[in-house]
Amino acid sequence: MENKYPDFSILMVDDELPWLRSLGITLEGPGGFSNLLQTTDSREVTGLLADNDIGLVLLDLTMPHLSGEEVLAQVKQEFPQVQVIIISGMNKLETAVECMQKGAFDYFVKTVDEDRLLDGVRRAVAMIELQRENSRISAKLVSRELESPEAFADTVTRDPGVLAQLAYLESIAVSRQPLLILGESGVGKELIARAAHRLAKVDGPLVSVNVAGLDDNVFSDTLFGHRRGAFTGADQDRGGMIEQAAGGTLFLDEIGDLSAASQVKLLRLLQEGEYYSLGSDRPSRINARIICATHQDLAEAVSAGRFRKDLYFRLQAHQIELPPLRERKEDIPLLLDHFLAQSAIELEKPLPTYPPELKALLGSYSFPGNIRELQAMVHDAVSRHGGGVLSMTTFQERIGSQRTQALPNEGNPFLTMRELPTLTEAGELLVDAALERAEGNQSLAARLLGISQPALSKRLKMRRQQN
Ligand SMILES: Nc1ncnc2c1ncn2[C@@H]1O[C@H](COP(=O)(O)OP(=O)(O)OP(=O)(O)O)[C@@H](O)[C@H]1O
Repeated sequence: MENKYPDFSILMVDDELPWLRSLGITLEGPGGFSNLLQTTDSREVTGLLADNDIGLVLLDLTMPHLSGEEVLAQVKQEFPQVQVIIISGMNKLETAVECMQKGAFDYFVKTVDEDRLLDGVRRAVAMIELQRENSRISAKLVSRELESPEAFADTVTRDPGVLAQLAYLESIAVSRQPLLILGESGVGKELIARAAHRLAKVDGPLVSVNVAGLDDNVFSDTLFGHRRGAFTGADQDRGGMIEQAAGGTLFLDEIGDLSAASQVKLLRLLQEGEYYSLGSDRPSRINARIICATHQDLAEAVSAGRFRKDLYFRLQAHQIELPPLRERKEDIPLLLDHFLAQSAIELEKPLPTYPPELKALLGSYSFPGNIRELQAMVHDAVSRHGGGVLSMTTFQERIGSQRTQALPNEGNPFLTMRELPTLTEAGELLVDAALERAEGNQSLAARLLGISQPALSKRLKMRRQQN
């Protein structure tokens, strides 16, 4: 089958056939675009968009029947993922600004030189390719397992454990009971809170409050608000976050750090659904779902007496625990691709390729900062990136400097062995393990072993000679 470029069609819309012909020649010849469609009737655009895989529309403004501005509004309304470039005979700044405000990707006058026009089309095509790649990843991963994959559009995972948690989240979407999200820092707790809010399909907003470090007065004032005169400086009534979240979701982050006095207030709120604004003796009712999150081990905090047992039980009505990234390593390559595309879009750079050993390097790292750490590393690497293949340096610098000592954390693996291997045998086993983790990449395996690459290579050569 003929290979067309790009993967999606570019639709040209103009009532003047000669112009369409000449635009097609420019796009196909110097532009190298072969996947083109055209129409001279602006009324056909939405039908064509529904029946074909079109990513980009090149649109004239002055046309009979439907004007270009009307078509632009229709496209943005019904097919928001489709990009539109206006190519108009009119050289009017206000019209251009208006079109850009209505969501056009770019605006050109027909007299523009060919190179500038092609440059604009190429930029749009590159951006659409990135967006498609990105949504392909998340849609493919979550759609097989979930009923409402669109609620998880920004969640990338193929980990069966995480997917099961997302399915559970769907099943409790409309519950009014509180939801507790547990997991280390940076595993995606807030992302999941946002998905839970979307799934609930409520009209009110999602209001997030980080309660870490708030003393009880600030906690109460932030959540419950105050009446005029409640304390010095309270010169008027002020509603709290609970009021702002009316009809929606209140997300309380870092709940494990709540002071003892605030824990009592939160418990009362959950049990009775009521609260008192500071300075008021009349209770108000909460009309929002509560989602709490913490990176702390709450069970341990309860046994240490730092967290109230009754509050812990109350919060456990629905609970989700997100595993750390080091326990879902198969997600690392997917997240790497996702964050590369995300950073490229944000920094307006072309999508970089990367050396194959990068995945192995990331797979060998324990990511104490979890997904946020990977995201920051990738963003940093893309922002330093000048073109061509992405350099490993940023990753090596970060991973190298943060590599923790493996043995004290995970215990001495030899202690549990009935019979100890000799030093030579242990060395051989270690070399095999490093090569496996590095997916056969010798320079990475050597780094893991703390020796130079020539030293490892020599060792492997000797091994081959002995066998
Ligand atoms: N599965 C995922 N797919 C894509 N991006 C993710 C995923 N999980 C987390 N992220 C991204 O990683 C970053 C950190 O996630 P988030 O803020 O939700 O973590 P957190 O657990 O709430 O962290 P903290 O405990 O520090 O508040 C965010 O930018 C988020 O969008």
